Amino acid sequence: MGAEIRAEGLVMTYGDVRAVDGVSFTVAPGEFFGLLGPNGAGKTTTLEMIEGLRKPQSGTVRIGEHEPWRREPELQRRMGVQLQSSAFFERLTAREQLDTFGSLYGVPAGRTDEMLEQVGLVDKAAVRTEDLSGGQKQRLSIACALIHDPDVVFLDEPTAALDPQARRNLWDVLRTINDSGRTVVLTTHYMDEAEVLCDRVAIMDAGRVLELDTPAALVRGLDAPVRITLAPGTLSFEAARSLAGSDPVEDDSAGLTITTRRPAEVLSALAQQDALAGLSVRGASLEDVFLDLTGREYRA
Ligand SMILES: Nc1ncnc2c1ncn2[C@@H]1O[C@H](COP(=O)(O)OP(=O)(O)OP(=O)(O)O)[C@@H](O)[C@H]1O
Repeated sequence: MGAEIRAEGLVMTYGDVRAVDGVSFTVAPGEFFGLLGPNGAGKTTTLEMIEGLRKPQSGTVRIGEHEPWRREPELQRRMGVQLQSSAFFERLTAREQLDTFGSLYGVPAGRTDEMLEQVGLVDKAAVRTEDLSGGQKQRLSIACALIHDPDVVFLDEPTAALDPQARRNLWDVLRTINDSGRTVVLTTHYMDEAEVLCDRVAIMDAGRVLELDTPAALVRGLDAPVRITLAPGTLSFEAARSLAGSDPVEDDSAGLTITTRRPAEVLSALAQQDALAGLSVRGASLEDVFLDLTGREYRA
């Protein structure tokens, strides 16, 4: 199960735009790998070269021993590519969509029920796709990509335009896909999504990979301070200042916030003063990593 993906020196230019400018990475079998970056970073173009939808102008892609742009049937059968919801057959129900995709691959009929179950659409089986909500359409498009039980799955912004609740529901589906040992490559412009789902993340901007590692290692590498916010009224500003030593303390409507690189010490001093109730601790996130790499706010 799963397959290794190796991308080396990928380049794609459109006129003067170097959409992908020398991208290399390896995805291990069974890994959940994320391409993270703002609009226009080159994620989709990179993914299309890996899926074999575009031949790289320069560089190579291998999935196992195959070059995807050759579109050999043996590899196609092992790959699942999430279709945009607009690519459904018209006027078919959810069940009929899955049956139709399944018949293209010659999968047994019972597979449709399995997939409806896996993506939580059993009660929508008889609903036409145009009448499904955005989140339901996304889940159906993922089910269509998985109908032939591929061991490498590509998802291009699967949760774009969904509300927070629907995004979280879809995260559960995506985790299940990967738990069964498949290699998953996902593009997203949501930092929190990459942080929660991916084993490793390539942060892209302007056609290049700026950084590639586990989300935890990327955040740790930043060596950013931790922000500890006390519930209003727990401690006076002066008491917080004396406890925080040389660390800065800010007072705003949320309460007092201590920004520190010694969180263990500060928290234990707060515990001694019985000031832990309602406290919140915020470490750095991938968003801070992006800001640090590019020197600018993340523009999703
Ligand atoms: N077919 C095309 N013709 C010309 N330019 C293109 C084409 N496809 C993409 N581009 C340009 O290449 C760059 C990278 O686009 P790409 O779609 O790969 O980025 P992305 O990171 O997937 O962005 P998004 O999150 O908006 O999908 C952008 O500047 C885009 O305008």
